[in-house]
This record gives sequence, C-alpha cells and structure tokens, in this order.
Amino acid sequence: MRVSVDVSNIGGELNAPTSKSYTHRAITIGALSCECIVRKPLLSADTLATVAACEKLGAKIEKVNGDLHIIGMKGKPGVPDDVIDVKNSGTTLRLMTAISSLANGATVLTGDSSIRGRPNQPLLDVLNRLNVDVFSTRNNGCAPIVVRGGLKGSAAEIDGSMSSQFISALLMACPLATEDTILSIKGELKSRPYVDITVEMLQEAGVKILVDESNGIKFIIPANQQYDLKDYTVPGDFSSASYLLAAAAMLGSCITVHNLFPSKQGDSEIINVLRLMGAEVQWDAQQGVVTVEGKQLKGINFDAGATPDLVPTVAVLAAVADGVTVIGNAKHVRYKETDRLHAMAVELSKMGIMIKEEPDSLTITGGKLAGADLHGWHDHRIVMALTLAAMVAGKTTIDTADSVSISYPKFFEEISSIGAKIEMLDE
Ligand SMILES: O=C(O)C1=C[C@@H](OP(=O)(O)O)[C@@H](O)[C@H](O)C1
Ligand SMILES: C=C(OP(=O)(O)O)C(=O)O
Repeated sequence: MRVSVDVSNIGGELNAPTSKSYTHRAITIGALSCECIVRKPLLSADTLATVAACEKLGAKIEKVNGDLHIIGMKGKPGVPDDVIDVKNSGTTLRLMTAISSLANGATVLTGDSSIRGRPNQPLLDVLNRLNVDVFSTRNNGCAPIVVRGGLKGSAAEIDGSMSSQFISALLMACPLATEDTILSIKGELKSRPYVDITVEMLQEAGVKILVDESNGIKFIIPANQQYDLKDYTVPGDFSSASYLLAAAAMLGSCITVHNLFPSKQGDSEIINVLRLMGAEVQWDAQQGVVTVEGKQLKGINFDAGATPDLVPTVAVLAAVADGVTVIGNAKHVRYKETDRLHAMAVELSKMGIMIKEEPDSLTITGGKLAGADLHGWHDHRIVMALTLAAMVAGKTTIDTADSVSISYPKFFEEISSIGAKIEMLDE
C-alpha cells in the first residue's frame, strides 16, 4: 500500500497504543502458566503471531472484549501439529525457538522473507550447549529452524552484541529446564532494557532469576520452576508514541499523549532526546501524560545501544535539526526487519539530507527536507519515521505503508485525526 503525505500541522490529544514487547511476554508467560487474563494487549500482526505460536504449542487463547483469556500449558509445551509461522516477528521467533525446546518432539519455525534473513546463531549455539537438538535448515543460523527438544540447563556464555532477544528467549525457557542454568553475557548487552522487561515479567509470574553484575553480567536460573501469571495489564508503548511526540517536535506543534507511565521500556528515552534537541516536554508520570511543544531543534549525539527502535525516529528528528547529529553504537540496528541504518540513509538522501552511513553509525546534517517518492522497506518503523519527515517536506509518497500493522495498526488513522495530511493511494 502507498500513502501520499503533504505538509501538515498537528495538535490535540491521543492515547499511546499498548506495548508490543510487554504484550509478547504477557502472552508467552501466560501461556506457560495455568490460567491468565492479559488486559489491554496490543493486537497487531506481531503479537498475533505470538498468540498463534502459543496455540500451536498447546495454549487455548480467546479474545474477550479486547482482552486475552489464556488457558495455559502449565510449563509443558506440546509438539505442534504444523509448522509455526512467526510471520514478521523476530521476538516471536526467538522466544518460541527456546520455548519449543521444552517439547517432547520436533518443532519447525519459519517466517516471512525478512525473518528468514535475520540471524539466530548465538541462540542456537547456547541451546545446543544446553542439550537441545536445534539447527537451521540451511545451516546459516536463519529460519526455518528445527527444534527437537531436550532442554536440560547448564552453564553457557552468549555474545550480547547482536540481539537481547536471544537472552530473553533463554530466560523464558530455562526456568522450566530440568537442571539449573547460569547464562553469562560476553561483551556489551545491547538492547538491555528488553531483558529487564523479561526479568520483570517473569518475576511477576513468581519465577526466580538472579542477576549477578559483580563481574560482567550473569543470569542464574534455577530449574524446575512454575509460572503463575494470573492477570496482567499491558502498559503504553513508548516506541510507538515516539512517532507522535517527534511529529510535534519537528512541526513546531503541540501534542499530548496519554497512557505513558514509567516502566522498564528503554524507549522512554525519547523524552530526554526531545528535551536535549530543544523541544519543550512535560511528563506527568503519575497521570501517564506527555506533552510536547516543538521548538527549533538542534543536533545531538545519540547512543543507540539500549534503544535501537528509536533510531528511525531520531534520524528524522536530526534531518530537521540545526547542525549535526551522530547516531552511534548502532550496529545491531542493521539486524531488524531491514537494515535500518542503510534504509534511513537511502531514504533521507532522497529528501536532500546529507547523511553519512558507517558500520555502526549515522551522521546526519540537518537541512531542508524535499518531497520525494520513498520506499518503506516493508518495515513499520521506517514507514512511520518517514511519514514524519514527509509531514514537514510535503508532496511525498511512501510505499509498503501497510507494514504499520506490525506494531501500530491505527497509526495513519490516529495521526490523521490530529491533523496529518495523509491519503491512502492504493491497496
Ligand atoms: O525483546 C523485544 O521485545 C525487542 C527487542 C529489541 O530487539 P534486539 O534485542 O534484537 O535489539 C527490539 O528491536 C525489538 O523491537 C523488540
Ligand atoms: C525489530 C522489531 O521487532 P522484532 O525484532 O520483534 O521483529 C521492532 O519492533 O522494531
């Protein structure tokens, strides 16, 4: 689907959609528990992939008035009667690869072309170390992946630089292993806040995980535990809200976004980023209300190590800011739905912005955005970020715009409701 976007001014109030990351975990942990209600889940293409995968492994999940009522597997996933298709969801693939190692039989996991090009070898290596018979069918670490069960637990080490999802996946499965696991992190643990969310939610379910940071980072995971998540309400999503907040900052408009309470989400960092760039941002954390008033922005240095999903948003903010912005420590941003460093460099160059792409960084010199026919790279975050740039530049089209269904199905409807000039061009 293509959209056309014209110069826009926005104003008013919106509610942030609920968190994709928290929803994935609530469904998965609920499905490993006995019985659970997940309230206000994000129902998007990615989280519905997790619902479908958990059902394949034996959970019963029903949508009731917008909530999810789950009859769980009580820690014992079954052997699916068919291949698990995670569609476009990397989180679903990683979590389910680890969870299916608890089943007494073979599980095949696949996904769309993007998923079948994303790396998983560090996770497969550790699962093999933990007695799991698991391999990728093309022997390249990518899906399709075959998991033949056998998770025991042991001491293992994993590189933390590529994806925190490998660690989250192991934290999800190892408490159900038959022997204790000690997982040591080699190098920097990128996207660390997502692991914090995983630990937080497992502890909500009564699962014990000891985090030892006395000498590097180690996760000590006792075996033979039980999951007991009964009732969980999903918080608002700062990654999705970042597009709404940044739009106001870029357009010199004022917007208020509700349902944004403090949580372990690293992408709440967007508030500090906007302040550092010169926007006026009020956050009533108690009420969960963020108000942004746009001012002339200035370039900053942004370390993307903990917050990879903010990179497209920060890149378009940088495009309209005075001076230079360096987005650094960002190599892991290349392993998402697409190589987001390259995608943003190509598309912002089409809009007349000077942008230098290096292995783990983007250097962006703010300037005058020109309208263009842009490619969305079938990546929801590229499409949503480019929409903001287009609202400044005007006379812009963006293709693969349907990919917003991955994390924010109502993005175009909601941003149009506060003034964005957007027209759907074709299906
Ligand atoms: O665990 C999660 O929910 C996520 C972890 C991050 O991936 P990496 O850990 O691979 O950076 C992030 O990009 C993704 O959108 C969601
Ligand atoms: C990369 C993302 O998610 P996933 O890794 O689950 O595909 C994302 O939402 O930007």
